[in-house]
Amino acid sequence: MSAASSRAALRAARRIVVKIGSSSLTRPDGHLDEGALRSLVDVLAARVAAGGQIVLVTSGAMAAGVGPLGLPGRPRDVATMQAAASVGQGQLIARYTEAFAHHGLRVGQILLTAEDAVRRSRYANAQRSLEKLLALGVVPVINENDAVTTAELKFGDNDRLAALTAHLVRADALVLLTDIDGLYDGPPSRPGARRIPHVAQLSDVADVEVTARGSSVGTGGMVTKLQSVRIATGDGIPVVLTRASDADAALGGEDTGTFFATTGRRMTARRLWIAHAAGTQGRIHLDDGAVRAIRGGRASLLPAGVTKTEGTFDAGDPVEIVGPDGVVVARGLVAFDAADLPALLGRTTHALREELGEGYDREVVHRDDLVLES
Ligand SMILES: Nc1ncnc2c1ncn2[C@@H]1O[C@H](COP(=O)(O)OP(=O)(O)O)[C@@H](O)[C@H]1O
Ligand SMILES: N[C@@H](CCC(=O)OP(=O)(O)O)C(=O)O
Repeated sequence: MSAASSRAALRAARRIVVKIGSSSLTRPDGHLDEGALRSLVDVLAARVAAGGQIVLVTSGAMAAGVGPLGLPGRPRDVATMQAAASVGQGQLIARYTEAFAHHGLRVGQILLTAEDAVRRSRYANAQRSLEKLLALGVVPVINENDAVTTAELKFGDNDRLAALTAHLVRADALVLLTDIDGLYDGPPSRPGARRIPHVAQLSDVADVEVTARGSSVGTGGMVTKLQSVRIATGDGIPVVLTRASDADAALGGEDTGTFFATTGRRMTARRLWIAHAAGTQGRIHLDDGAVRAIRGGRASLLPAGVTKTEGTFDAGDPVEIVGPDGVVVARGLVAFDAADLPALLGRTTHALREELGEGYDREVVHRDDLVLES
């Protein structure tokens, strides 16, 4: 077994992204669980002392703002959610600063939006800043910039943010810490449900029932964790998912939680963005011949193979590309506005050039802008 397909990867990893969920950091009364936070920091600091580099992605800002603001529970309206996240983020970073200082370590806060992690023009900034912090021996502490991000620019869940961060820093491993000791073969509340210790590829657990409903303070439940696993393992980064109190064992490569082996090799940030991070704006339907050509992996999508489009998109927007059976075969960046496409569909590039002139004979989605569904 290669290192990336076994837990030896965790022991060998130099640079690790660790993500902890709200439920593991906050108490039911809406205040931070300082004991849990300190226990995590003890484990992470020990890894740094042993020569490792840790990037911490932490949730809990909103949950930790509930108590200090005297709110009755998790807010539902956007403005109060933002206010709670703003107050809670201050609490979080203060506690991490104190806890790491006990080990002689400094932390640097980075609040990201989806754009910062994936847009070419933006991720270089985040990357540079993270690299410098790590070179200085600082522990970067990352969360989403909840107080200001609008719905369109939001990840919404830190599980996927952690996977994209792992890509950004070229992490050797990703550890997702939550309130349950791994992926179960069914809803954990169901009698007889058992932990799955090792997943060689996500298709092996495609039948496992997972819910998006997690703890009362968490976002996305197991669904977003598996999305995160898909991004990371497809990008060549192995993942362990386990309970926060088992962080030490997970980092030590022990049999705790669920280990997800890598399934792909590192992608470019651009392809990662097309494949996973972009919210698609519409759909492009293909005939069978075009599906075969796209699946072959080398072809661009030409107007001749497109049967219809759905949605309102502009040139450059991410779209889903679907076959005649409605199954999504790829995602890509479309080269035309939705309004311009109907006149071109089903026509050869030669005919389009003859009738409409240069510029109309281009690909609907260029192969460099197209990523097949895995
Ligand atoms: N098949 C499954 N295996 C394990 N946990 C599951 C499964 N399906 C749903 N879950 C739920 O996902 C929850 C974790 O998600 P969440 O509350 O969002 O955590 P966090 O705050 O750590 O991100 C668990 O408490 C569990 O109830
Ligand atoms: N950025 C949000 C966390 C969002 C989130 O994904 O929460 P969780 O499911 O607990 O990891 C916050 O700090 O409140």
